[in-house]
Amino acid sequence: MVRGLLRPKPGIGRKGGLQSTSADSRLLSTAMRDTSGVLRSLQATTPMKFGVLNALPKEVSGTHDYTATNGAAPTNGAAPVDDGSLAGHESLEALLEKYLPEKELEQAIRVLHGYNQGKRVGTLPIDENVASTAAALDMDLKAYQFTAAEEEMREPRTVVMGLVQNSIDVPTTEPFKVQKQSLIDKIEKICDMAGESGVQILCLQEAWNMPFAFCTREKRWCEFAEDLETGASMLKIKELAKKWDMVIVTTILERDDVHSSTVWNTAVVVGHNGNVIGKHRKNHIPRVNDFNESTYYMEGNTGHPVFETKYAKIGVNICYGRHHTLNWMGFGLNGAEIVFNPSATVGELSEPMWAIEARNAAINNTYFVGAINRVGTETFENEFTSGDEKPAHHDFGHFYGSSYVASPDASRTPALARNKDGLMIVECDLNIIQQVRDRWGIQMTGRHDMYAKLLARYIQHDFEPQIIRDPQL
Ligand SMILES: NC(=O)NCCC(=O)O
Repeated sequence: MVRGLLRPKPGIGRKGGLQSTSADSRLLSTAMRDTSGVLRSLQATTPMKFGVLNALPKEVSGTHDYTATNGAAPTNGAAPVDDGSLAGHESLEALLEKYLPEKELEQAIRVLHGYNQGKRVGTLPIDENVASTAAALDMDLKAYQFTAAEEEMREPRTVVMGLVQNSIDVPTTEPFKVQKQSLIDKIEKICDMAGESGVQILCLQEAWNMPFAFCTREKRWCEFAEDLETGASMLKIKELAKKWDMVIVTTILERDDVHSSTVWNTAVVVGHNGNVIGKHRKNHIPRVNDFNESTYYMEGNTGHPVFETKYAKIGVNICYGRHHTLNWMGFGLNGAEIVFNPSATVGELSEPMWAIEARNAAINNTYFVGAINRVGTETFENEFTSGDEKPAHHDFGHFYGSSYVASPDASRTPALARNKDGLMIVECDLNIIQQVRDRWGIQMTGRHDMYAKLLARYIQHDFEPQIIRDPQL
């Protein structure tokens, strides 16, 4: 029996198995009966607890992003909602479920999310203790399963991954030590929930151990950078990885003392023994809206490493790198089976892209993608501008969560909530990667030689685009 997931699973040699006991079993059995892919019973209706919407006095915390209306508050119902929901719904799926009749909903989900092995991506039961912890923390907790076809020559190769999205808990005006410790404490609880649930590879969001303060351009936030062996959050993550026999991907600011105290945005892969397997530094640094990250760190210099862990070969494409097709391809060429995309992005900027990009990468590269986004609205004491002609403001806009997993067969899970901390547990059979490759042949038919030649020409300063002009123009 696999720890946490209430049924036997082939291919994963983990011990444990927790029993359902308390009043929450009613909730749990409702969730287990729910074939919609959403554990409805775990979706609390209380307002967001960790969103720090009120972290600063009202006069300081005004929300701001009225880009679409050139600075005026929208009057068409599209104004930002203070609780971070979609007009009162925690996700697009929750909204569709509320208004679509069953038959129509099925068709909408089939087209929007795709089918895995001929049906909707299945749900998995969740350990009762974990479910009640999630309810107590007002967290969104969802569990899904991607299956593959049975094969004659190979056993299934199931892996359980976990995605974590989290908000900050204390105002950004609190002492740095207090801010950081509050996040370490929160993530410890969530890692324990993941460990109890049998998660084998867990990925945290980008810069989870600090506010996403890069909008401010204030250099004092560099203090959150850590040494990858001895930093406070690294020590905790290493302890938790060992405790739960779990690989943990933690994306934080790295302080590189070997190279003159340089700061990097770095994903560290910590192995199941609590050892640092390796790191990947963010390849693409945004220069858009309030994402003033280039003030703090440079483009990474670690290429596209794939980390061979106890459970799977994984890569990490950090946030803005998801807009770069070849960045995704790099991890694929190096043999990744799962690529995580720990992110921090806001609704006004990228929400229409979010559901597409990770999925497109999973299809193009025939691997699983775990897309993780920060959640909550973070406000800062000193107002800032970003040279975009918007009035000075104190907040970044709403980080919309909505983390999900995309499969190489073009199906995906529903999203975690847009306005709550969340843990998503996803079991997948990695055999589907080869099955999809055999069927679709996307890698086999790639014209890498042709692309390589084009790129070799393109990077020359005197590159001439291959344009064939209509001679009649
Ligand atoms: N963290 C980060 O790179 N955000 C950039 C904005 C985006 O890519 O949506």
